[in-house]
Amino acid sequence: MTVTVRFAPSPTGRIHIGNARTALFNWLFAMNNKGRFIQRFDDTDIARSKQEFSDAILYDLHWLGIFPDATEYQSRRFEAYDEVVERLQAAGVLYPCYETPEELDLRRKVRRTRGLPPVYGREALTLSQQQVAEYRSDGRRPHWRFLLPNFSSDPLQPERTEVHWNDLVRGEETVDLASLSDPVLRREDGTYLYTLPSVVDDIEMGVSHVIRGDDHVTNTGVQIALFKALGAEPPVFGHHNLLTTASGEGLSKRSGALSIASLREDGIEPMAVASLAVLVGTSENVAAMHDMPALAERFDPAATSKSAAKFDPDELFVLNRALMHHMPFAEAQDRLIVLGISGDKAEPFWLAVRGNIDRLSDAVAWWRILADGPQPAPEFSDEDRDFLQQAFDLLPEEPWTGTVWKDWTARIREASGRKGKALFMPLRLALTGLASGPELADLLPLLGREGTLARRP
Ligand SMILES: Nc1ncnc2c1ncn2[C@@H]1O[C@H](COP(=O)(O)OP(=O)(O)OP(=O)(O)O)[C@@H](O)[C@H]1O
Repeated sequence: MTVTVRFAPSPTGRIHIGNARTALFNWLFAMNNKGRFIQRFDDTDIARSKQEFSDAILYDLHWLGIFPDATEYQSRRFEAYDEVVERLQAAGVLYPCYETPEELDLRRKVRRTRGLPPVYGREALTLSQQQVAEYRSDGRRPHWRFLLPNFSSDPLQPERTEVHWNDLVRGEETVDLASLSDPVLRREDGTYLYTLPSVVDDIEMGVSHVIRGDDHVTNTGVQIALFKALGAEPPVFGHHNLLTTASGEGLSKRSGALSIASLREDGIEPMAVASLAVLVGTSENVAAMHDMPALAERFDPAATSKSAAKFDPDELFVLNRALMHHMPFAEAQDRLIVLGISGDKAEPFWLAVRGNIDRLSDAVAWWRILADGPQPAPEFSDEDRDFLQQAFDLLPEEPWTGTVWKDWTARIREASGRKGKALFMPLRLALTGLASGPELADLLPLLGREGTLARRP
């Protein structure tokens, strides 16, 4: 059996880091099992779904390193759903209801006061033909509920109230259908809620594993019942924990918080985002993985914790720095060219600065310092100024060898008697204008003798 997974967001906004976790869990699971990944847009809510959001979600997924094998849109598949509705109606497990939301609300209150669970009491099943005719002549149109197989009053089949599955992430799971209302699958206006299109597509698209957030655990109980009502074998399910903001708030596409687009704009590398999105809230150590195959090796759905995990963007910078630190020039080269960093010096420059930047675009500031000198020009005490005059007089003639920094500072030490910070800090400030940064031994050859002397205060 080919492993087939899907990521099924509603295109109602830009995806956030939590959605990315779901997409990546599916992508890595497919990678590890040589499977297929279907990108499926849950755009049945025509009013809120927008093509521009579907396009933006695909863009964000590509940026993260996810390349779907197929892309599907539920809004183009209504005929398939209509057919299944007819089958369920014919089987007597999809029944019409005429209650208004206010009537349902009132019933729930009554049930609560009687100490009954506030679930739908299936009153629609007992309507007389005359009542139905009256509703219809009043202009009411039915919404349709799925008759859950939760006949808890049947002493011979008590197990029918419970749905069990072995969750890829959470292990043995049970949902008791007796505690749920028969779900509405289709609204009065003929539009579909999430439950039915998702099941129909999973069957028709051969989805073998459904991996999604644990906000769907109860849905899974209902959907397994629906798979069975349609005579289909349910897929394997896995529900991972949800991510929250660092202060514990939930995420939503509509709020835009922690969107993949905003992280990209902040200059974070895709593999820093992917590594944290996948490894946070698991028993694995959080570290920046260099590429998707390396992350796939670290990925184990069963290592995921059951409680929500906080996503702290500050951690992204730590991972980003680690990626920068080890990024080979060949990988950075094209992006550096776009930033105006090219020529013979680009490679030694990159190797000199990569250990001192948070994100790739920070290299530009260092390139400018080397090209144009410190801005603004640093200020020195009279004592340091005298020291620097003496030091610059001792700069070796060219051609320079690989030991020029060592040779120069040895001469300065001997002539001035200064050592340690008293020797290095004025030199660093004179050459770069900053109190910290890349090794001066690496920067000096990039400046050359002329460039170095131009920094004499
Ligand atoms: N905070 C989260 N952490 C992890 N996964 C999440 C989170 N929020 C949603 N998901 C998962 O993302 C997938 C797509 O879900 P969906 O499109 O409903 O996103 P949403 O952000 O919950 O929705 P919206 O904000 O549009 O209501 C689902 O599998 C869902 O479980």
